[in-house]
Amino acid sequence: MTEAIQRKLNDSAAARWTALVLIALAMFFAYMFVDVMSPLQSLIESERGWDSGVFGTYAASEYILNVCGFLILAGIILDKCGIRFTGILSTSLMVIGASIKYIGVSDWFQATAMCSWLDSWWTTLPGSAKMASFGFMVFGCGCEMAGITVSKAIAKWFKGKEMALAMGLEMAIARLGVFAVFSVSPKIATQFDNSVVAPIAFCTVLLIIGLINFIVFSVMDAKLDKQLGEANSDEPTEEFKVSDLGRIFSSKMFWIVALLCVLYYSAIFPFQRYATNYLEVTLHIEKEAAADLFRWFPILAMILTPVLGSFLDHKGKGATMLMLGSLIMIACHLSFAFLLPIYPNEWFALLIIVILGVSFSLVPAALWPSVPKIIDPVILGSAYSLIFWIQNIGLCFVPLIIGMTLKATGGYLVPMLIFASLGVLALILSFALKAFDKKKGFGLEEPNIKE
Ligand SMILES: NCCCC[C@H](NC(=O)[C@@H](N)CCCCN)C(=O)O
Repeated sequence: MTEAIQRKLNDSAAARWTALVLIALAMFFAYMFVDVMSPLQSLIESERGWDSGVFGTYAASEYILNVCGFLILAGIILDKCGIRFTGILSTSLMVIGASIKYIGVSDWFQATAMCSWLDSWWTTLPGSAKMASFGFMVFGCGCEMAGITVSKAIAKWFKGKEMALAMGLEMAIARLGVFAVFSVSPKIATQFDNSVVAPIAFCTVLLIIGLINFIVFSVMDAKLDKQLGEANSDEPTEEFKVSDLGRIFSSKMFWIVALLCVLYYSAIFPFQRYATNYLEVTLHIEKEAAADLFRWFPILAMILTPVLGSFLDHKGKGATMLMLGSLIMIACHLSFAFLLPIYPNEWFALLIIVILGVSFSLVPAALWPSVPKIIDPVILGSAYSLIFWIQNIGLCFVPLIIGMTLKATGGYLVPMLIFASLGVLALILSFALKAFDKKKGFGLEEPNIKE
């Protein structure tokens, strides 16, 4: 009887996995929106006159406000106002940003006075790109804010339970979103008379469903707090202090993890943005065929990430997984740079893409659940937001650099070498991480669940 009274909502496997599905689906739709334009690069170039430089600026815009400090503010909001408020705020921001972007690329907007005005300054960037980039900026704030909120929510709901598996599954569902959008975006565009507007409209509607999901999750979360006997526990237990930022920044381990994160992810997400076009020009195939090939990249990551998360929960070896993942990524980008142009074969391309997917499982599965091992739980939300912030600096500038390099060199050799170099630096840091962990005993190689 006493046990029944003490049983909390997250002690029920069904309830906590339902909570995970709700918030993970919101991220699924968010990741779909992030890459909705990635397979349409050549179409937006012919439709709206966006060259690769413009596309790079647009891609970077997602992160600009975050880099300018919004993510730090997001961490403070999360720590001060809690998961429910921040979750609903962030998913709402995504809907608003997506709607602005939809307007920016719409046929209607191109004929407006505002578009003409936007066209009249910084003339290398068309009015449609300026408006879409502004929307993507707002969306990016919501998306990253939702990312840290989801991490904190999983840490709360899965504390002492299958945390790495849950984080792995959340990322797996997000990867499925990338697969889905690479599959449907070109098809929706073709279906609607080669329109870039239709896929964006479709994904905007999905984001509204994501917002509803977060509202439903908030109801569950409020119930959990009530059971915990902490009616106001969506309020943080500790007030956020600026000195907490100092504590995080002065941790050497934090810096190794944050730098490894920015270097690794800068060679993945910006690459993803250009991959369809790279395959189109390297294999001389249509955008649909290129997107069909590339969509397998997140699929393998989707299958392997939770498996590796579970492995980490039970066996450990987090630092080794980070090293292996970085090494595989270097090999893949070098193959894209040198081998695929010599042997332009779709099966060979698929092989490299799939192997890169293995790397993209190893690193995220090990990286995110390692953060609670090196950071005090009371400042975990701020730590995640600071790692995201540093990561976003790379995600913002690397697409710009890639776009400019592409424009200057007219080919993908140098961009691929840039990605490979980022991998080399990530590999060096993963060695440093393992050595430092061995010295200080953070337990990165230890399992999360002691059996
Ligand atoms: N609960 C989220 C864990 C992080 C997952 C990670 N995402 C990021 O690092 C984002 N900051 C960047 C997302 C880029 C697309 N907007 C991941 O592996 O996806």
